[in-house]
Amino acid sequence: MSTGVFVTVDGPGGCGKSSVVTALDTVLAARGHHVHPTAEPSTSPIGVFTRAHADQITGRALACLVAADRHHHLDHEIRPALSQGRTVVCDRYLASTLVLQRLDGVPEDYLLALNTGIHLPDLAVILTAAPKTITARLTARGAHHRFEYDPGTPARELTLYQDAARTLGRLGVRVITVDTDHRTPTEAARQIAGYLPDRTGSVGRATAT
Ligand SMILES: Nc1ncnc2c1ncn2[C@@H]1O[C@H](COP(=O)(O)OP(=O)(O)OP(=O)(O)O)[C@@H](O)[C@H]1O
Ligand SMILES: Cc1cn([C@H]2C[C@H](O)[C@@H](COP(=O)(O)O)O2)c(=O)[nH]c1=O
Repeated sequence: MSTGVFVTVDGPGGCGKSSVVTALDTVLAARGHHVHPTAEPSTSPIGVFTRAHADQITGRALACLVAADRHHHLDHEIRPALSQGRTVVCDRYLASTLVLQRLDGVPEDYLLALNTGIHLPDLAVILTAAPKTITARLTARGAHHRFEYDPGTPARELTLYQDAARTLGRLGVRVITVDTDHRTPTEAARQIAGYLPDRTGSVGRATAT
């Protein structure tokens, strides 16, 4: 039985997901959560392969790899952590698939079929910022992969994330959108934590490892 909380954080490349996830882990830990931070692609062999080749493998093939990594990630890392009462915070999940793979031209119904049976998040966070803010952050930090090379992509991603939020909502997922313009990662993290239970003082929720 799952007793933990599953939180996913998605948003356009360079909008600040990793920064917010790091801050959220700290904020939630201070509120009594036993946090299990993770990310997709995962650190499993499928995830490592996917991340290493996502610039060369495109379309349905990349969609299949990402989905295979997700099913493996769930079986071997996420569900076990949830069953120990952990709060799993995942940097990228289904919403990223519904955006990045659609940028590659893959239809949404195909993506949802590949993801049949996945554990849906208790809270799906979509980070946003103005396209010019995202472009400035990407320029300052540098692009990590092909989805971040084209200056027109942040605006397209923002539109597709709105579609993804509606799709997740239809699936019964609680979705919140958090604007990271003029907010530090810690401020964004505090806003997200406000949607989760405060576990300070709760006893025996997680199994120590
Ligand atoms: N709230 C913020 N205010 C100002 N700068 C930020 C903020 N959040 C992140 N940054 C900066 O923007 C850049 C991109 O942030 P980060 O790497 O966290 O984004 P990301 O969405 O995880 O990127 P990717 O999708 O490529 O993994 C980094 O240089 C980071 O320091
Ligand atoms: C979860 C997920 C990932 N990808 C691809 C896109 C990038 O090549 C990497 C993620 O790198 P980042 O540093 O976290 O931005 O994985 C994808 O195509 N679809 C997905 O659902």
